Amino acid sequence: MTSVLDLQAVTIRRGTTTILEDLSWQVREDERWVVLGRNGAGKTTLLQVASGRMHPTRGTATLLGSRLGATDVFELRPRIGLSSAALADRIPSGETVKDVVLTAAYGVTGRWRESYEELDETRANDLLAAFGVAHLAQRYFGTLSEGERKRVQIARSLMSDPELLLLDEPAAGLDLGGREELVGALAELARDPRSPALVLVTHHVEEIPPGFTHLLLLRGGKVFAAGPIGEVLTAENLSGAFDVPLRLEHGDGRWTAHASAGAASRH
Ligand SMILES: Nc1ncnc2c1ncn2[C@@H]1O[C@H](COP(=O)(O)OP(=O)(O)OP(=O)(O)O)[C@@H](O)[C@H]1O
Repeated sequence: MTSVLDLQAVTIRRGTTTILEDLSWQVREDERWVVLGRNGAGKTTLLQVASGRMHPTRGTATLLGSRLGATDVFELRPRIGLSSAALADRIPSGETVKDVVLTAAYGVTGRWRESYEELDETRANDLLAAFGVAHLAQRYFGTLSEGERKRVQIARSLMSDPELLLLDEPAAGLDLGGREELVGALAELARDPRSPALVLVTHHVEEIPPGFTHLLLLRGGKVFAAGPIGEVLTAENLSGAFDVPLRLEHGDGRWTAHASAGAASRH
């Protein structure tokens, strides 16, 4: 199975700060990865590299077979879907939900004189339906609830039929019902063999959808542990990555974690 993402000894430095250090990681096309780590561990920076938006200071990043630095990133970017709060903020609030999804076919936000094929319209409608937001197609993006926005954003990131889909904290800000609906939609995406390779960044094991196959634990910009989720997601690894003694439970394809009784606070 070919790698859609291949990072070799990637280091990212900004001034005197090392954000990612000597990080090696491969994602294959049939894999569904979760990236977990405490605040500041480097998760968002990692997605910036994985989406071709940031070049390594040292090391190599190969995305969809093309090495960053030796390839046209503008050709590459439509082939990699990214959904993040920062990108959502750039969506004009006066744009209709339908256009938010449609414009992704052209890698832009804000509808501006592009003409759309009927095929694009059908695909946008199908994606909105798949994420349970087809009834909102004519609403303005700015009038949606947080949960509705997240689902529209994921539909948007799938519009260009990417080979790799990166989701940065898609459940952040959702209430319990909204989170569970999103986890259900992502579980379906994970199960569908036609789906692209998936990478989901989160802080919470409760947000890991069933069907995700691999886990990367980041700590201080380095790989703390990585591999098949059943092997890597242990109380010991999680406690080490988050610097707090944690208990971990697993049932019905889902995980929960909480601090061990009497655990000292982390530093
Ligand atoms: N341009 C920059 N210059 C200096 N430090 C930076 C820069 N960008 C990010 N950092 C630092 O790098 C570290 C990793 O940031 P990043 O946003 O990747 O972490 P994260 O794991 O996504 O965090 P969170 O869970 O809080 O979203 C943080 O300590 C951050 O302050």
